[in-house]
Amino acid sequence: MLVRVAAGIVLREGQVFIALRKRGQHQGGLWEFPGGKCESNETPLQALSRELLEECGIKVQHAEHFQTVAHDYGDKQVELIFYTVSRFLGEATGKEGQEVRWVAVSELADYDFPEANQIIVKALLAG
Ligand SMILES: Nc1nc2c([nH]c(=O)n2[C@@H]2O[C@H](COP(=O)(O)OP(=O)(O)OP(=O)(O)O)[C@@H](O)[C@H]2O)c(=O)[nH]1
Ligand SMILES: [Mg+2]
Repeated sequence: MLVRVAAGIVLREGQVFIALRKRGQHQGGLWEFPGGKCESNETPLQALSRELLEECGIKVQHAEHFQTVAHDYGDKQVELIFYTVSRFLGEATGKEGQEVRWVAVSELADYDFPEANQIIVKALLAG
C-alpha cells in the first residue's frame, strides 16, 4: 500500500506546531507535523490546505515545498511531501482532540517522531 501524504511544518517566531498521533493510528503515540493523505484529483498543496483546516483549524496563506521523503514502514509505504507554512490565518489547535504543542525548533530533538521524519527534524535543527 503506497500512500501520498502532505504535511505542514507550521512555523511562527522560531516555534513549530506539532501534534501527537493518537494510539491506534499508524505510528500512534509519536509526534507529527499535521497533514494527511492526498485524495484523488487533489494536488499535495490542496491536500495540505484541507488537512490543516480540518486538523488544526488554520487557513494556509503561504506554503513552500521543503522536502519529499519516501519511506517503507513494512506495513505501509509512504511518500511524505513536507511544506513549510509561515503564513496562515487563525489559531492552530487540535481540532480532532489530538494533543498539540508549539515548540521551539531547537527543541525538536526532545520529541519522538516517526522514522520518516528523522531527516526532516535533522534539517530543521541544522537551520
Ligand atoms: N500527517 C503526518 N503523517 C505522517 C508523518 N510522518 C509519517 O510517517 N506519517 C505517516 O503518513 C501517513 C498518513 O498520515 P495521516 O494518518 O495523517 O493521514 P490522514 O490524516 O488522511 O488520516 P486518516 O487515515 O485518519 O484519514 C500515516 O501512515 C503516518 O504514519 C507526519 O509528520 N505527519
Ligand atoms: Mg492526519
